[in-house]
Amino acid sequence: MTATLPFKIFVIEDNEWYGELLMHRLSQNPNHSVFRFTTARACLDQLSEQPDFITLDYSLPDAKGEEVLRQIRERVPGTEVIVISGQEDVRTAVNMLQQGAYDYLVKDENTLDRLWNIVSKVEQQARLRRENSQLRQQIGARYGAGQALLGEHPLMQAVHTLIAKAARTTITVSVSGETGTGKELVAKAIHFQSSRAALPFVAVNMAAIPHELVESELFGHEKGAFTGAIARRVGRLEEANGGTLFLDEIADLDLSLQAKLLRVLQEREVTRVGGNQSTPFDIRLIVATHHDLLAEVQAGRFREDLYYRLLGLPVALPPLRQRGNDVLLLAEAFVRDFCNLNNIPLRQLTEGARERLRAHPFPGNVRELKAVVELATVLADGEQILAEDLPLRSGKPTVGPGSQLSLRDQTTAIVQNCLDEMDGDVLAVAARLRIGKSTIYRMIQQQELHIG
Ligand SMILES: Nc1ncnc2c1ncn2[C@@H]1O[C@H](COP(=O)(O)OP(=O)(O)OP(=O)(O)O)[C@@H](O)[C@H]1O
Repeated sequence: MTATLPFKIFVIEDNEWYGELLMHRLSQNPNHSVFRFTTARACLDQLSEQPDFITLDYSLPDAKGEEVLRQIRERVPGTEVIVISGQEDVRTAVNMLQQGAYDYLVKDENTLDRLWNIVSKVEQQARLRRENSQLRQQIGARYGAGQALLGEHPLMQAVHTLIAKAARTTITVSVSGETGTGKELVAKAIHFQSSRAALPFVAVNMAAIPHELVESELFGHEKGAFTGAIARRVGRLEEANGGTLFLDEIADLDLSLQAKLLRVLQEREVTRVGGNQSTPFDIRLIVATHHDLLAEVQAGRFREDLYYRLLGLPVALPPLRQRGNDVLLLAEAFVRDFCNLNNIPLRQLTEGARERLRAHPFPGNVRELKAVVELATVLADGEQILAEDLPLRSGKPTVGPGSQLSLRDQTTAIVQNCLDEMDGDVLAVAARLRIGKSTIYRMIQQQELHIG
């Protein structure tokens, strides 16, 4: 359905006179293209035409309303169905609504007006959905292969390869990495490179929601389910239906909710808090954490069964300090974007600034780098960004007891300091630190160390 394409309506009504009446009223909008069927069979045979809207007479000569509705929901789940019945029967109405009918109308003097209002509302919602999907496609173009997630270091190339592989299927993906390494960006890249790109990408951060609200945020709630639930709320799982759900900081999920999430994921059906009707959903799940999830399992804080359900394809994002010259590539891209966005002449990083960036450990990773270079762009007096314009706390990584760095990063920092002091003389460094020169060459080749 588009604004220029007609809004396709199927009318199933065996009463000749009433069918003509519906056709006449619904055809008053020139954008409507209305087709009438006098039997359920005739309409079901044409469902491949993908109608946007169907009015269904409850009592048809060849099938029961429930059965026709079930087949429509199954074959064209995006099509809204209005049931029109000759008599008021609350039980039938409730049953049809529970089976997914959009509304239930009884034939009386107001039916045509009410139907008109409902069709207009559904049409408007469909238009908004289409606009939304176009916007998503535009955003998607930004997250296409290699566009947004910058990086050429071999460790990042491996990440790009995994993203492309993940995008081909609906496998669950678990992204790990320190804060600010780009976990959410990886999730978006997978979504927008996948066949679900035009459907929703919904991100939920477990650490950002108060504990007591997480359940209703994820699974939704019915009106009156708890104090404060003044209206029905669709949960994020349902919102992401057809698309991708990104659960950030998954390790922060309470143990009781971990059990519920596992059940919901296994059954692929969700029941809103306070409700008794389960709704099937189809989502690709991506989870992220900066914790070591296996260690959380061993410490009893994370369910082992959920861990294995979520592990799927693991993608480990390296910290920025292990990505060699990517720090410069990213810094230049951030400066360029910032200048373009603010309509200021392009600033250049001087050699001194580049060296300082290369030597900094960036505990806040890419997020910190971005903030630092953007501020430096603002602080720089001329067209060049000098080393002293960079608001970095210390030029060298801190090593030793109390350091925030991992053992591997501390080792790298020590070797780098030594290389700097000895003017890049690998043999002298190997002798002083009593490590093999091939170890140092390998670290240089993998861009963990740099010379000069
Ligand atoms: N490889 C990259 N290329 C370009 N921008 C990046 C890259 N990695 C991260 N960023 C940018 O750095 C910032 C932080 O990224 P993101 O929010 O994805 O990190 P995160 O790992 O999810 O952080 P947190 O652990 O705090 O949730 C964002 O502005 C993002 O656009």
